[in-house]
Amino acid sequence: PSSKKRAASPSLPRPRGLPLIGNLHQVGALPHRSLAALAARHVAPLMLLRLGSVPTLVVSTADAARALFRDNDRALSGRPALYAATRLSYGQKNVSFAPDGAYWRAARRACMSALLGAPRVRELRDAREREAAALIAAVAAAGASPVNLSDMVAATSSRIVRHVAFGDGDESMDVKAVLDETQSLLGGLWVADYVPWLRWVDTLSGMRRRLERRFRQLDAFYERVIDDHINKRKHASDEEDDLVDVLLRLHGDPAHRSMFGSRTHIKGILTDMFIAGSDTSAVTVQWAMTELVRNPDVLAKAQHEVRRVIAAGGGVDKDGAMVREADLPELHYLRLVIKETLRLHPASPLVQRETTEPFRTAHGVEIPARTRVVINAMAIHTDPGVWGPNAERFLPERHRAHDADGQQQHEHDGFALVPFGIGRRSCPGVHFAAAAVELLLANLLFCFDWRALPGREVDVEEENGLVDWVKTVQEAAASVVRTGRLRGTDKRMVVRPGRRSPLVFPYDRIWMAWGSAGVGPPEANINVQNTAGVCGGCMRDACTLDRRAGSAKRW
Ligand code: HEM
Repeated sequence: PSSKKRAASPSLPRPRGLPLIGNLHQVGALPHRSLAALAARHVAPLMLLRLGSVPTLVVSTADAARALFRDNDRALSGRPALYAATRLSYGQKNVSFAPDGAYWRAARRACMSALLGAPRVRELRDAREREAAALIAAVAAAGASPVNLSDMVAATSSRIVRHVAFGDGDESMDVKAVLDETQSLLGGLWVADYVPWLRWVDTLSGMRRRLERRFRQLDAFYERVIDDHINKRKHASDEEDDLVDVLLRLHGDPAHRSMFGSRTHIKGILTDMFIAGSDTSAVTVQWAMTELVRNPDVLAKAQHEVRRVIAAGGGVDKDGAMVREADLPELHYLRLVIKETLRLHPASPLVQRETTEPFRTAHGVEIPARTRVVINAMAIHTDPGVWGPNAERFLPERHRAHDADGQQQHEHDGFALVPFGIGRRSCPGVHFAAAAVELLLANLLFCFDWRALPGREVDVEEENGLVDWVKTVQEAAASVVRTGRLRGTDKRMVVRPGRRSPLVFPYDRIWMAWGSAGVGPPEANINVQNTAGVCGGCMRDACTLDRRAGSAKRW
């Protein structure tokens, strides 16, 4: 096009950046928050940033998402080949990080049929109930002492995924440590992803070494899981097929060999389940509990509902006092609580995509192929234009079809609430996650009474380790210049997890920031107290559940 024509064509707001790093310095401590503020400041539902050398389209309102995705879902369904994601997915050989194409479709279909589709999720009920019972027992064992609910829920969630996807009950690997570190590496800022010619900084900073260590650890774990399954098949075990069995069948089937011909394909998909499946559900339960403890009225209401439903159903069964999956459809208020949790605390606040082909937006702006796209779910979920002036408040009732006066409430569509992403590339694990999150929460509410530790205010400021990465990079560079050596950057760094006091955080326990999963609640919240000091599973004399629920036959 002529320069005259170009000057006349519509354009998007482009906040001014700096040489070399572009707008990277504006990404800040919590990228979803700082990008939302930047979009608001520039009144830019769609804005174009330059992150390092990468043009990035940021989507910050439901209207912008609707206008963009309605006509261009396919063009927006690529994923960028980010450094850590590419390595951990064996060169994008999984669902989450695969480029749009035949392999992505086949892999996603296999996961849906073997593990994630609604019928399969229903069949996996027993495994979830077993893990929920184990969680109750673990909380109960603590009596009225404070419990680290965060760790317990994370362990439960990862056990559910590992058990049903991998048939794995082996506790030899410290799964939490591996997951935490892997998440932080995936969500971390890799200079290679933004300023490719400076990629050596990632080596200097120790990031590559850490990634390789985790990669090898995960690889050995997957190898063991695959070998176990092959042995099991040799011995004609009649155990039910899990995801690994299904993938091995595809692997051995000449019709699918071109897609699933090597072990790396299977391992790539196991990475999907391990990483995308465990933390997201756990973070949702942790945030829900955080908000419930902060909002005692909501807590009381949700608790009353679950106890009433169990009472109406004849109370707890003879196998123990817990909510079963069959009870979940009756827990309408609990589902509102979860929806509101996903609105205010989406486990993946920023969804990353890449355009696969050029297209024109509704306003006529030309978007080239290979533009990075960031959907800011947090900005969309807290837009006062859509969610009202109280958008920041935790109000499950806002999702009701009718308000307290019986008036029909505005129903929000799939562009105003996007915790599972948008369109053909959205999360395939939604049924799997919903089943686990509802069951775990229902049981935590049914079996225990909760409150924050006395004297400790519940903090909802998000915790995120890679807060000050610009500073880290600057310090690293300064250290190299000063001493010729890189020091200190991969050991400990100071983050500000809450309003009150800065904490020193071990760098390898940081929360995920930027990318696929999980900005978690502050560590301070994880110690919550079960004030009744009893639970459905423990059958202590002092149990008060029967008085409240009027039904707990067993006591
Ligand atoms: C509350 C729990 C969860 C949340 C909030 C969540 C959220 C998301 C989001 C936002 C995406 C990106 C979607 C997009 O690009 O539009 C995603 C993708 C994905 N999720 Fe989830 N997720 C959850 C649970 C799970 C579970 C339990 C699994 C599997 C066991 C899973 C597997 C995946 C996979 C494989 C993808 C990649 C999809 C693709 O690229 O085609 N997720 N998830």
